[in-house]
Amino acid sequence: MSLSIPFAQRCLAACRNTSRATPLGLFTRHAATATVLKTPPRVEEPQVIQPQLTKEDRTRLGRQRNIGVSAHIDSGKTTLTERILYYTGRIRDIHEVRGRDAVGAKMDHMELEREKGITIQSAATFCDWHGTVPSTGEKKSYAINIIDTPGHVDFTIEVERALRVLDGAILVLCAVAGVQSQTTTVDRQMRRYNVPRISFINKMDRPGANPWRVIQQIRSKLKIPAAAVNVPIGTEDELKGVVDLVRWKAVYNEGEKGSTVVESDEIPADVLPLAKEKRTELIEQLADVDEEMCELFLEEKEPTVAQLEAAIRRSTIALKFSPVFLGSAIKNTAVQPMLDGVCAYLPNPSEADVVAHDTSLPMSASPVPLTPAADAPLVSLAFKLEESRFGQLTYMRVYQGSLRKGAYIFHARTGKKVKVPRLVRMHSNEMEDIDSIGPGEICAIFGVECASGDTFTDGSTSYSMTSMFVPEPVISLAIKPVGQETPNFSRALNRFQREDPTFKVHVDAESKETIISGMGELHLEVYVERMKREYNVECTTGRPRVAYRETLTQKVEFTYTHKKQTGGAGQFARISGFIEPMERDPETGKDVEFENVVMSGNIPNNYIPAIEKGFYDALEKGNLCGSTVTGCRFVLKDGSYHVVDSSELAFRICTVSAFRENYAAARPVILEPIMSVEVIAPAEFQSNVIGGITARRGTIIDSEVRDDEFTVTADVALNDMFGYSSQLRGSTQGKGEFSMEYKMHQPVLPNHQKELEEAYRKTRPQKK
Ligand SMILES: Nc1nc2c(ncn2[C@@H]2O[C@H](COP(=O)(O)OP(=O)(O)OP(=O)(O)O)[C@@H](O)[C@H]2O)c(=O)[nH]1
Repeated sequence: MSLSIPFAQRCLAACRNTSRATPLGLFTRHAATATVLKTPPRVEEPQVIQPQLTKEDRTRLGRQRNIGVSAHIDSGKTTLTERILYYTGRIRDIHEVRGRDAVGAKMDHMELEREKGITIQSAATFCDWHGTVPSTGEKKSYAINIIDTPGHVDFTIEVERALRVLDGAILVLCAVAGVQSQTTTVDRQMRRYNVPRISFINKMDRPGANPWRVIQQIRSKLKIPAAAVNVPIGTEDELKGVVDLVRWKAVYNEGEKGSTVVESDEIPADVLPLAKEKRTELIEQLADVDEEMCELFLEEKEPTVAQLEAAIRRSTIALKFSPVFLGSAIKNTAVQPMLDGVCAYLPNPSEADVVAHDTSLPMSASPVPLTPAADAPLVSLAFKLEESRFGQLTYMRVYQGSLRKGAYIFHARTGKKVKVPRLVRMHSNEMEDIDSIGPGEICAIFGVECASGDTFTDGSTSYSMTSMFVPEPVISLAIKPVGQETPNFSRALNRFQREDPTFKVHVDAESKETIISGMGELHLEVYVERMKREYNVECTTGRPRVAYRETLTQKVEFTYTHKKQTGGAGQFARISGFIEPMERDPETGKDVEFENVVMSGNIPNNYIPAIEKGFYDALEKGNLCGSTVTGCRFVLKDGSYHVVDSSELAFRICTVSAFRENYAAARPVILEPIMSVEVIAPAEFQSNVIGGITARRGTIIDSEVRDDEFTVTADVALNDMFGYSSQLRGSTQGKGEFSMEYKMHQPVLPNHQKELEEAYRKTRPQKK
């Protein structure tokens, strides 16, 4: 391999400069916090004595991996997970997604998932893998917890919660379609929680498979340095195995369902030139991000297998690089080398950077790093709830300390003490009872009341972990049971809401209808179907309505007095300040804020929380179309009170009225959700598809034609997307596919705003 000195010098400079601010490393593991801190007061921080890892901890953690499998819809996550479970001996046979054997893949255990052939809920399992250590070629035993997540953006919360608690991930891509819209979404989610990833280019058996183009897209679209660590042997139908570029071996799958891995030092002559070229590329990419590899370059030395392995591991864990594996899950080819890669390159729980907040200290205090030592004080996070035959099942990730059956744990938010009556490890929908579980592990417990995202401790610390990011619903519909309403109707809705923070239910004050809201039509459809199947409640639904929002476009100063004298005690409150537009914080998602700058006690401190509450009350319903008001800062500057007539209630009412009265002057507008839509179809239908999108007022963002297929990405208002699937089917002879995900809210057109305002006015009681 030859490398020019200027290139090597550039590498050295680049990796020195990026050693902290890596392309992915700009986020912190606790980035999803919902609170924005403002000019934090300086606090004396107590010295925290960090628990230490023992030798046993290190040995146990060294063989532990917690990984997720994430990707765009239909990339083959479930098919791949099924192989992983088979090769690790966790299941005795392979069943396919939508398989003809009517069994279905292990991880898609819901009846609805098996019927639709999609993953709706994430499923957790664990397995043991005797992996090959690249540098020594020896076998080592690893314990892997795996979470298979849905690809549909409608079920995105499942991906959020999985990534929140995982240490590493396999990003699956299709060898033909490459980086797709939801690949970008899961990539963003992985960044949010600082999850290192290896990439697996699946479907290498498909005609038109081109992994090199996909790797280019990973670099350009996902902006992560990436390089292949495998090269395929054979193409499409003839795919036989891969060349392992790190160990320089040919690896073939033989025997029943590819379960026998045969290795050879002889690289097939027809693959040799490509393998050499791609190995050089791998080293070059690593030199760009890893200092040690770069220095080897400067010295023009060939790295050893151990050096190469260490550089891939270091840079993957540092979120600077993604090693790319290739294979075909369906053809049982090259899944085992990828599993070796999971063990070799993804972090163990002690290498993941995890922190908690000490709630006994001010919010501005530095977070406390957690140490996965077995005898440290317990800190665990409930990341998913599920109703089961035996009551509420709570999935937990133990970060520090150990969790034992029969022990008492403390709910960090409520301080409530609860006993752990039953502890299990999950294998999809099956459970295995266990007595205790150590740090870095994933388990589930029964009989504990909590919400998803709650922290549990052993009571000796006040640690609390930040929760996950919960996106706002974009669509809603009215729902009504057919016939008489039974208790099962509200029981089902309560359960779904508890389990899924993106599914919301409310009763509309004016129409008295029950409204369900969620992330998309499919999301709501699945819950309506589950009501029928699991609760025997058949429902009728209204027309889906997009989740409009309202926002201000102008700052308004105000002074408002609330005064009421009705016989007995009066009500008096006066406030002044301003409301103004506020931009969404890209990291926290926060776009409303209350700020108090009142000086000299003109409003006593005990009334300030009531004013803040009043502000949030007012945001619940804007005057234009009754939607939530977003993008608004409220600054309270001054006010006055009356010793007898002022009360918390008076200040709360005063704030709501002040907001409502000044709202119109802030020139509010109605916003609608805009979706990023991606359509893939055979090239001959390109003009039909583009015509269809333009007719729906879509803006084409990108389009790409490859071989005989094309992809087009466009921004389209969700309101204009109803009925698109049947239109696409019609215009592409059923051969087109599309996916969409929420991108942003944007002002509606003025005539549409007028219609919405008019319709809202009609639903409101007329003032006499
Ligand atoms: N040709 C080919 N097809 C594959 C391969 N892996 C999976 N498939 C097929 O792709 C389709 C989707 O596979 P799944 O495993 O359900 O994909 P998924 O990513 O889990 O899907 P969602 O969870 O619904 O997003 C199925 O029809 C599989 O049989 C592969 O390696 N090659």
